[in-house]
Amino acid sequence: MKQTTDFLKMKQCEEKIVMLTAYDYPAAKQAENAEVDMILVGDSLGMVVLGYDSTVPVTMEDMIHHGKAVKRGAKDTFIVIDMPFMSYHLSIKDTLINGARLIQETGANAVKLEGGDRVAEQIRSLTKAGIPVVGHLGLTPQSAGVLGGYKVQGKNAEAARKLMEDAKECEKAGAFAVVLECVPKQLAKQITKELTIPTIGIGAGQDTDGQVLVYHDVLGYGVDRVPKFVKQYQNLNPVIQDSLSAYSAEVKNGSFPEDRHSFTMKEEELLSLYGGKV
Ligand SMILES: Nc1nc(=O)c2c([nH]1)NC[C@@H]1CN(c3ccc(C(=O)N[C@@H](CCC(=O)O)C(=O)O)cc3)CN21
Ligand SMILES: CC(C)C(=O)C(=O)O
Ligand SMILES: [Mg+2]
Repeated sequence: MKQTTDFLKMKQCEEKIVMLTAYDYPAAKQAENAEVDMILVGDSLGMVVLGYDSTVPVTMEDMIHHGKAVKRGAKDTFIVIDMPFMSYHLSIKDTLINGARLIQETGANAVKLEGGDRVAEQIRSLTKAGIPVVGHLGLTPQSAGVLGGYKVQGKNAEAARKLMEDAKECEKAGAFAVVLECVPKQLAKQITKELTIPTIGIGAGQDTDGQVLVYHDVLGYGVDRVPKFVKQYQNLNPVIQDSLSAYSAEVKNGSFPEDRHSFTMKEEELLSLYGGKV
């Protein structure tokens, strides 16, 4: 399995880092088979598989439940797990307790938390305690309420300067990588150039050190609208919908199950059971 230092080497060698989310056992197994470098147990699971309209309702218990399933499917892939809303804001003590639970109870290798300067102390404390940390800047969905929705960040010079400072804060605080979500490609390129640690982009252009996408978005498997930055490599939803509708219709009209889907008893057993009265 890769280590945090391997990701730094990949940046230095200009070898792209592939990250994909997974929320359950089969997805994790498929991600591992696809040789992704890192799996993210993202709190996006709240929206994608739990049906909430933001990531805010996601709890520590939700993350641990899904994280354990992912680890069972991908024992040999580096796993990053999101710290959910408010699990790293109350105090450093709470941050450490929650970070430790995510790592110890799921077997994940690192935690990710949203914010730069405002969470530098948390990044420092987790790292000092031995928990590898990934930063997350730009569109930080847990603060969409404050940002005014899911909007591209760092579009003007002042916001871009602040984002660059936040990225440097993450690095200084000890993060071993940083996710850049929905930032202009020119800014993502510049941040990537000025940081020593790798950047992983989502809606941040071609010049980051790696890319991350949501599993269901890649497969066209989700049931909601996908953001502009997504490339859908498949359109599974209609395939699944048609298959389920066919199953439903066949049970209703009696064409499923067929004989080949059934089990039989030997004639002599039937005779002794019913005494030949069948
Ligand atoms: N399925 C899914 N994929 C994701 O990538 C994802 C989630 N869910 N949930 C958690 C966050 C939320 N994300 C989002 C959600 C919406 C947009 C969005 O609608 N963006 C607009 C851009 C708006 C602008 O121009 O400022 C878009 O058109 O893509 C972006 C990121 C990314 N994450
Ligand atoms: C979109 C990625 C970066 C994420 O944080 C998530 O899936 O929760
Ligand atoms: Mg997230």
